[in-house]
Order: sequence, then C-alpha cells, then structure tokens
Amino acid sequence: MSVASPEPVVIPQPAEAHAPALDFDNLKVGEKSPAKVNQGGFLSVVVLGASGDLAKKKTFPALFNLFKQGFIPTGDVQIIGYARSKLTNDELRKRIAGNLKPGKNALQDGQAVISEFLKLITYVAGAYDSKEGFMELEKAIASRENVGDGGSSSTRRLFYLALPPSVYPLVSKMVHAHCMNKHGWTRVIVEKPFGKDLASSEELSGQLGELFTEDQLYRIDHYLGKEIVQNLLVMRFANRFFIPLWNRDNIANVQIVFKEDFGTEGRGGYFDEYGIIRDIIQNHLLQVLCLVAMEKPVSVSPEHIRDEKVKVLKAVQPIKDEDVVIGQYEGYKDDEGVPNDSNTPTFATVIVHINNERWDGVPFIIKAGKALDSRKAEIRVQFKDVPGDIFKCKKQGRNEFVMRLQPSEAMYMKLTVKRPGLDMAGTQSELDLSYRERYQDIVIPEAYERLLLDTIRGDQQHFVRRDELRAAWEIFTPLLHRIDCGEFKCLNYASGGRGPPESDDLISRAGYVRTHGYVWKPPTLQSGM
Ligand SMILES: NC(=O)C1=CN([C@@H]2O[C@H](COP(=O)(O)OP(=O)(O)OC[C@H]3O[C@@H](n4cnc5c(N)ncnc54)[C@H](OP(=O)(O)O)[C@@H]3O)[C@@H](O)[C@H]2O)C=CC1
Ligand SMILES: O=C1O[C@H](COP(=O)(O)O)[C@@H](O)[C@H](O)[C@H]1O
Repeated sequence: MSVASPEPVVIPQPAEAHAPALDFDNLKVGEKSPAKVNQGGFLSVVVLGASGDLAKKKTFPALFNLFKQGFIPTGDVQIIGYARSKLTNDELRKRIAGNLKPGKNALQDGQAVISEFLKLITYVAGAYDSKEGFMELEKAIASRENVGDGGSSSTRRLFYLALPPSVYPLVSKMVHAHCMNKHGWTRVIVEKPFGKDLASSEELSGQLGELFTEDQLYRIDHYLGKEIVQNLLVMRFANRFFIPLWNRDNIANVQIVFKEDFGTEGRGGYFDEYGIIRDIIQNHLLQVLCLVAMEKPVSVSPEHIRDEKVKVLKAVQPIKDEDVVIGQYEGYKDDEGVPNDSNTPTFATVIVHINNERWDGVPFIIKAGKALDSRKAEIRVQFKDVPGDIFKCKKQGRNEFVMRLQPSEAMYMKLTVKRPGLDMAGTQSELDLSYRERYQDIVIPEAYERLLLDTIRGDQQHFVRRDELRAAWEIFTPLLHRIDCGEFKCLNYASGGRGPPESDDLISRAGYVRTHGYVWKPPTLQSGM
C-alpha cells in the first residue's frame, strides 16, 4: 500500500557541482537513481582495513547499496581493499559477499547485481608502514583511472580508514606521501573514537591536520546517518508546535538510550581499550544530544549546524561523580583479549547538565550498555506534570515524546486520553508515526550508505568537525581518566538484564517518572487498507 503523501519537501543540500540534490523520498524501488554521483570523473574508493569487521559488516554493504541503486555504477567506480592480510581478490570478495543484501531497491535481480558489484573490487596486501605497499596501491588505483591521453580529465579518490585509530597517523602519512590524487579531489574518512581522550584526540587531529585540510577530512559517526537522527533537525525546526514546548519550562528530563542484547563477542581486544563511554557515549549519544538540545542554526549549511552543536557542548557542565553509574556484565572477562582485572565499563549512565537559558535545570540522562535485555536506541523527552491536575494525570503518567532510532524507526507522543466507552476514565495512548507502516514503499537508507554518499558529494553536514570533537572529549576526559586508573569501580550486572539497579535509582533521582503498566508496541502493518 503506498500512502499518498504531499509533495516532499527537499531540504536544499550543498550538492556537488552539477549533481542535483539527491532526494531519497522520491527514490522509488526500480527507478533509476535521480542523479548518478559521477560528476568529477572516475571514482576510486580505497578501503584500508578491508579484512576487518567494520569493512565486512558496514563499509562494503554500504557501497553495495549505493551501487545497486545506481549511484556509483560500473564504469564510474573502482573499489580497492588494502590490509596486511594475504588475500586474493576472490578471497576478499567471498569474505564480504555474505553481507550483501540485494533487497527490494536493487535495479537488477539479486545474484546478478551482487556479482557485478564484486567485480568492481580488487585487493592489495601490504603493511601500513610499507612504502612498497602504498606504491603498489597507487599503481593499482592509477591503472584504472585512465587519465591523460583520451582519459577523463578529472578523477576522484576516497580513502576509508576502517582501521583501529592507533594506525591512523601512519596510514595517513603513507596515503599523503604516495596516493594523493593529482587530477581531482582526495577525501579521507576516519572512524570514531577519534583518540582515547582529549590529549590523544588533539594529537591525532594535529597529525591529520598536517596532512589534510578540514574539507578533505571526514570524521564519521554513523549515528549521524541514521534516519531518525537526521530527522531531528527537520522535526525540530520545520514545525511550529515544537517551538514553545522544547525548553525547560515544559520538559522535565531527556533520556538518550543505547542498548544491545549482545556482548563484545570477540571484539573484546578492541573494546577493552575503550569501554562503553568512548565506544558509544562520547560520540554517538553526545551527537544525538547536540541535535536534541541545539538552537536553530542560521541555515542548513554544515558550518552553521556544527556551530550550534559546539555551543551546546561548551555549555555542558563538568560531570559529577554522583551523576554516574558504570557497570560490567558478568562474562565480559571471558571474551578473548580481556584481562581478568579489567575495570572497563560495558554499561554507563551519565546525567549531563547544560547550563543555558533553554535547558538550565533539565537533566539529560545518557545511558548505554551491552549484554542487556533488549537492543534499541531511543530519545525519550519527558514533559512536566500537568498543572491544576483535575484528571489525576500525575497518577496516569507524564506526556513523553519518544524518537525510536532502532529497531522499528518511529516517533510517538505518549499522552493521556479518555478511555473509549461510557465512563470518563483516562488511559495512556499515543500519536504514532511508525515508519515501517507509514512509508511502506520507501527503503530507509542505512547510515553508512547515506554518509558515504555525502562524502562523495562533498557534504560535511553529518560529519564531526575538529572543534566539536575537542569539546566532546573535554566533557568526558576527566571521568575516563578516573575510570582508567581504577578510582571509579564498575558494578557487576547480569547479562540479559537492565544493568546495575543503581542506574535506575540514579535516573529516578534525576526526576524521570516511569509510567507503570504502559508499553508502546509498533503498530502491525495493515496491508491493503
Ligand atoms: N566493527 C564495528 O561494528 C564498528 C567499528 N567502528 C570503528 O571502525 C574501526 C575499525 O573497527 P573494526 O573493523 O571493528 O576493527 P578490526 O579489529 O576488525 O580491524 C580492522 C582491520 O585493521 C587491521 N588491524 C586490526 N588491529 C590492528 C592493529 N593493532 N594494528 C594494525 N592493524 C590492525 C586488521 O587488518 P590486517 O591485519 O589484515 O591488516 C583488521 O582486519 C575502529 O576504529 C572502530 O571503532 C565504528 C563503528 C562500528
Ligand atoms: O560504533 C559502534 O556502533 C555499534 C552499534 O552500531 P548500530 O548502528 O548497530 O547501533 C556498536 O555495536 C559498536 O560497539 C560501536 O563500535
């Protein structure tokens, strides 16, 4: 069932020269993409760390999604994997094939589109400190660019560092020394967490800043590519009725929650060096907080948006011990690479206070954890009690505006209504926008797919700027250092539960009032209505 919708509003994007702004709303299944992003000549995408977990789970599948929708068609693009592992082209293709899903928006049938995509991929094995390796990589890139006599006059090169941050400086130096594009732009995508604290992040930014300009560097935080996160700006600033409500006069508290129902599962070696605050809270959830809390930007230009996010971060007050609970799930230490005396948190609840006119006195409750009772990510804005409460609404439950990032993207307003029937009883219900039901014929892009496209188009709106990064580390570095040196102990919690009970106590002290007996359920799909 396709739901007739009004003419979609296309938010003007700083599109690359000549390429019309991409409008995902109009990208119907089976339609040729409105604009192949091939302005600027042949594109080489180089995935460094191609043998790794992120490359397999997110990077190659995102490139495949762009390919199958016609954004980066055969003939306009090549994809080269680079890592130390000794792999043949076919071995790399086999390693990633299982994660490629043709889905319903492919322009061709399943296997055909997968094998056509895999043909674009080649692999160069080399060390990250090897001049020979990167010269080999340069040769491989240039061999397909066909520049010069009769070749295209310009080319594009995108380097994706799907690598642990510890190797970024070295690899960046090698790319800069041997693989920079001489016939067009070079862009470099680096992953979070950018460093481990303020000092290491600033050092990394300094090292990268010596090699690349800000408009060549794309600090990716894939939460900024999620549909409901991207919707925040539109929802907040394109609707009149949020304007008078979105402030301390009406809002009691804001929760930003990330839960996973699985543990580190073999990534313990990486995770134990970072922990849940560096892995999730200091980046993903703090970015979401900025979009929830920021003032309206001067325009939708990336710089104006990011200016406002930095202002929010600079208004965040130092975190107090009594506003923090950290935990570690039982069984975490069984993961290989995790030392028996690890104090690395796999769970954290942190109450953040923003000292500005809009939010003074409103606690922002940030909670993230692995090995919990469910997998979800959501923003829950809880409003204050009804003044002059003639319907005992306080007993019923407070109004809440909930934005469900995943699973089942949705936004719903929980409110008290008259229970249908003869009596005047109140009940909790909701005004609900569930994407799966409302937008049945639109495939919601994956976060990485959208952000890779933005990089190719040169749109930095959804990427992290250096001063944002600095401000984010300034907030969490003191707490992180105390955890690292054992001054702040993790509380154990059972895997598959809610996390340490002390977290619920802290959230209740912060003023969150649970509505007992009410659970929102995604509406079931009504086909053929
Ligand atoms: N995995 C995920 O779900 C997500 C990961 N990220 C980020 O992406 C980055 C990469 O993560 P992920 O792919 O999981 O990491 P991996 O541990 O899988 O590393 C990726 C590749 O880097 C190489 N590598 C690993 N460790 C080292 C090392 N110590 N020194 C040199 N090379 C090394 C390996 O390739 P080889 O040995 O063949 O050279 C490996 O295949 C990280 O910064 C992470 O925070 C971000 C979001 C999600
Ligand atoms: O950055 C990361 O994100 C993933 C969760 O991503 P999601 O899109 O599935 O919510 C997390 O599992 C991983 O530990 C972290 O590095």
